[in-house]
Amino acid sequence: MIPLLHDFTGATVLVFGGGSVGARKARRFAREADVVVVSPTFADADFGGAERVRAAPDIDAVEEWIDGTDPALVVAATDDGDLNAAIEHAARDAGALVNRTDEHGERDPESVVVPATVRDGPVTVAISTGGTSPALSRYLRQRIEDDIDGAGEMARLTGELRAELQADEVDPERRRDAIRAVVRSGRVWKHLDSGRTKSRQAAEDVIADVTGDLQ
Ligand SMILES: C[C@@]1(CC(=O)O)c2cc3[nH]c(cc4nc(cc5[nH]c(cc(n2)[C@H]1CCC(=O)O)[C@@](C)(CC(=O)O)[C@@H]5CCC(=O)O)C(CC(=O)O)=C4CCC(=O)O)c(CCC(=O)O)c3CC(=O)O
Ligand SMILES: NC(=O)C1=CN([C@@H]2O[C@H](COP(=O)(O)OP(=O)(O)OC[C@H]3O[C@@H](n4cnc5c(N)ncnc54)[C@H](O)[C@@H]3O)[C@@H](O)[C@H]2O)C=CC1
Repeated sequence: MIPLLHDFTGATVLVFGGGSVGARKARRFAREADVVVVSPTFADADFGGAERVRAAPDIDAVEEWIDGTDPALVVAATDDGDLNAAIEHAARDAGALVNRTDEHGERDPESVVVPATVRDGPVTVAISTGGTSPALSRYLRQRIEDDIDGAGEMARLTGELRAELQADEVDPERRRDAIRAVVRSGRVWKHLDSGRTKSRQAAEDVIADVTGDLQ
């Protein structure tokens, strides 16, 4: 299994099952997608603002729900294994991705696993155990959370600097060395908390050291 980032903006995610797992997946995708959760009952949980539809489709009705919502991803999170299997098949027939929440290990094509995720601004770290041990993914996510503190601001700063170096037509090798030096600079990391002017100045000093005076 190979991780990729998928932009769900404007896409629909259809979740079957309104238990705690359906709620967690709904919250996850609702930050970007339009999420619809179909279930006869809903847990007392945060569904991330997803639309909730009270219904209990049987195996034969699953296809109709998928056709009616045209989802990019279908999540099978009911407590009925046969129904989840039917949801997986119908999603694949419709050309949608599918997330089986009641299975572990390797997947069939188009069947995706949801990783544990840590975010800081545009920076995303996704952890998966290849579907082997979700509890370990969760634990590693908790450990990594503090380590990436500031990474979002570092991404913003270096994104800005590399655009400027490109605009100044600094040759690609020197540009690469300069940006690499900034992301490795303890001084820049330290100043990320003290505001944009200070961190930017620290980064410019690092770049000047690497490239000779660019200014
Ligand atoms: C294969 C996968 C499919 C998928 O859902 O995509 C899957 C499957 C299953 N999970 C089960 C159980 C648990 N899942 C969690 C937690 C998370 N599960 C997530 C993902 C995945 N779970 C995918 C693999 C990811 C990978 O590659 O590592 C996370 C990372 C992401 C998310 O869901 O948002 C999220 C942590 C988020 C976070 O905290 O950051 C906990 C921990 C807890 O609750 O404390 C437990 C209880 C402990 C345990 O059993 O391990 C069961 C057994 C159910 C049963 O026994 O009935 C199955 C089915 C089976 O194993 O057959
Ligand atoms: N992937 C993961 O992270 C985890 C997966 N699981 C697995 O996920 C599944 C769901 O777990 P929970 O949310 O804890 O179970 P749950 O029993 O709390 O929720 C199941 C939901 O499915 C709904 N449902 C039943 N028939 C339905 C139908 N015909 N159509 C739509 N919805 C229907 C129920 O009303 C209920 O809301 C289980 O199979 C469990 O083994 C459990 C823990 C973690």
